[in-house]
Amino acid sequence: MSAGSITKWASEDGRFRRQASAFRSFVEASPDAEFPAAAGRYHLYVSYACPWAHRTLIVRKLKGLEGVVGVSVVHYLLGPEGWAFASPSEVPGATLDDVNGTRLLRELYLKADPGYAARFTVPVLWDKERGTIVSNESSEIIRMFNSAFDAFVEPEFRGITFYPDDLKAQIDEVNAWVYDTVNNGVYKSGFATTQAAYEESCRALFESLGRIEGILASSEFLVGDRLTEADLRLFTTIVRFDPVYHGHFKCNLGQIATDYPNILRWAREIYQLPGVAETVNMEHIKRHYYMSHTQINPTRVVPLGAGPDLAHPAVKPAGRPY
Ligand SMILES: N[C@@H](CCC(=O)N[C@@H](CS)C(=O)NCC(=O)O)C(=O)O
Repeated sequence: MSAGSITKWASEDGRFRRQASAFRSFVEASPDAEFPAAAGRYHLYVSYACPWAHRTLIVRKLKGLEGVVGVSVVHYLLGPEGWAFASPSEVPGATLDDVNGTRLLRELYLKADPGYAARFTVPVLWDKERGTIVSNESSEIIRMFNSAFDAFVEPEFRGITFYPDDLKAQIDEVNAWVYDTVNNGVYKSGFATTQAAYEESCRALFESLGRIEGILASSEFLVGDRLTEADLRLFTTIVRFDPVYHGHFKCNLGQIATDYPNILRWAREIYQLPGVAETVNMEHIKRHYYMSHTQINPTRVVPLGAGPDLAHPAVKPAGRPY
């Protein structure tokens, strides 16, 4: 991919289309698997800015995998060379690549496949033993974290599942429309280069937010009154909504803080789960979007607002059935 194409997000017809991930293997619990689960063997590369990478960080925390799967964090800026590593003294929160010693994320992709010619995205799950990428698809990395490593976590984390058998069908159903209209919907709104493409995505996004607000008015979580991956996948978009998507991506038919009290209550509950708050780095989030997408924000000025205070107690409205 040429350096210039890094800022060309929309297709010729003005619509943003997210490419399919290329590395789609799975770490599995079985010792005979192609990529067997083990402590210390796999390494996660993320950006704190990226909502897809953010999912993997949250599940890593909630499943107690911190001592089992290491993490490296890129610089918040997505520049002409793609994601780059930086020392924490240069960029607080970022890290160098202590596992492979690379300067740029793209070097990992080319190590894994010298002929790789697609986008160099985070997250990346790296196998240190075979020196290759297991997966660059966040929805599948969270499934691996959910179940494959149970033999290596502390007892209290074993058996915790965000994708329980009895709710799989419902979770898949919610994930499908939330992905298309919300997680990816904000990008389709923000990267659209025609009025029609923007309006279509923005309206579908707010229709879905209304639907979610309705679900959360009578249920504590999105599916089956239990915290599932459907919640965690939505949460990373909601955290970014008011401070970034509302302004930068023109998703401005409403705001979480003022127009969606049930979504706000739910977001606070998730934010306040042990370990989740430390996965939210609002400086990386804001600077990434406002400073990387110069076709949208040429001045690179970063707005002051950081969205609603998610550390505030989650107030459950009186008379709710949950
Ligand atoms: N399908 C991927 C999407 C990941 C993705 O699009 N990541 C973005 C950051 S939010 C990225 O790294 N983009 C860099 C680029 O496209 O050059 C997943 O969910 O893991």
